Amino acid sequence: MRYISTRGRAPALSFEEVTLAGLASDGGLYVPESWPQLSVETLRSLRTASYVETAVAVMAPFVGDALSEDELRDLCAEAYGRFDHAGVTPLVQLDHRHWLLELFHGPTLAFKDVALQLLGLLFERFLSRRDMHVTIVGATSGDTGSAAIDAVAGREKIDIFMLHPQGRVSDVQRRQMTTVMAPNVHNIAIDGSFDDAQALVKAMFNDRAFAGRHNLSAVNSINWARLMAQVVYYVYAAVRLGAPDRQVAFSVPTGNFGDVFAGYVASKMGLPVARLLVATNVNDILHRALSAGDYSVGTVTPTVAPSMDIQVSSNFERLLFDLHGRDGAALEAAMQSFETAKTLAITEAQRAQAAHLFSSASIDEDAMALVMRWASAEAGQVIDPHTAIGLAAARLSDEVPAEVPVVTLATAHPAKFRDAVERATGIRPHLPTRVSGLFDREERFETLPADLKAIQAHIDAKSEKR
Ligand SMILES: Cc1ncc(COP(=O)(O)O)c(C=O)c1O
Ligand SMILES: N[C@@H](CCOP(=O)(O)O)C(=O)O
Repeated sequence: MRYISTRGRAPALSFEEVTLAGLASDGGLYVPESWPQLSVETLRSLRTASYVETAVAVMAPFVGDALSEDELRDLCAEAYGRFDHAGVTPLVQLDHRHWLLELFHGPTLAFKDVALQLLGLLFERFLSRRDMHVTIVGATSGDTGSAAIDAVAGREKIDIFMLHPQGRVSDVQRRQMTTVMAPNVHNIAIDGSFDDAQALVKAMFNDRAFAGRHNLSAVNSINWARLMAQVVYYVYAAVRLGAPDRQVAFSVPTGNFGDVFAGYVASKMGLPVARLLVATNVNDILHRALSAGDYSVGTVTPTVAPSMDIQVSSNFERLLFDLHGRDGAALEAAMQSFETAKTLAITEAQRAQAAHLFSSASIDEDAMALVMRWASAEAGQVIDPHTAIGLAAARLSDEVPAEVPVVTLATAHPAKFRDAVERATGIRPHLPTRVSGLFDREERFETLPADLKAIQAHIDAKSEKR
């Protein structure tokens, strides 16, 4: 499989190259040049397959000859062996049509572990093959940072610099990052929003001299391998609910459009996805884009679902690439004008094309709290605020036929957001033992302004010392 940039000018890369590259050299994002297909027979055979076998079947065509099937299986077994549930991503039934897909059984209690535990191992394999060192720069609104740090802490050929918006992540999320004392882990709290952090990361990639000097790599969902690993759980869940002989809908709490884009990829591969519900909090740029064609950046409002406090959704560019007929030049022009004008026109034809699969909803804090109480009272499930936004959108939607099961992606363990959960439900979730002790440990991070030069100088200085 070869990978091409959404902006059409960067060279096509192999899977190994694209995993190490992060952002394309023309500022675009890499996507596969075609969508591999999962046949009806393959999907039926996966109904009884383990998570690891499902992962191999879904990912092998994307990985190509970068790894043999046995090597891929071994890496998946190692990555998913670290999850505390035998099913890795179990389904939980809420009522006659609503299900939760629990994605938080990994080491840092959020869905990011599913991809990042594997990505850490892929990095290690590819870097030792090349005897090469990389510097990962990442931006997080809380969960990517902790999952990425857990996946790469102590790895010799990697340094990681993780930017988070100061004061805008939960205390558990922050401590999961800042209490890791491995010498290759460098946390930076920036004075700004997640969007500022993400823009700084992209600017570092676009500074070719800086990117070359440090061999920059990415762990955010700009990295294709992240999304590839997330496709697996859509397939794993859908076949258990009857696919390919029955359609399934998914409701996805959305910020950077990575998780829901993985659902789009699953559908492109032949999974019968009836609908993808894009659920946002009040930071609703994606809802406005999909429902009214209005993709214009507003100010970020801090909410109790902080991981979704995002306006500029990186992976929306990947969908826009398809909506522009995979015309890289046309998309590059559109993205350049978006970068300056902070607004991008989505034509009615493009919006209608997206609407074949995507619906959207913006959920405010009252609706979120209401559904948290419903899940607890009616189904005995304590859910986190992000999951609640997905579930509220699922329960409000009238666009999914009644006979189609609706799976809400449960993207984080409620204990990561225990203050918000307690406020909404009166229940304070316990921290699972795998993260206990978090509040007894020392924290280490730098605080810097959201300024490219200051952050680059910090990375230069730290790298010099290492
Ligand atoms: C708990 C949680 N839910 C949902 C999301 C949104 O996912 P995405 O950014 O892939 O749309 C995030 C952050 O990415 C998250 O951490
Ligand atoms: N919500 C994310 C934001 C970064 O998204 P990513 O999927 O691009 O890594 C987070 O928790 O950090």
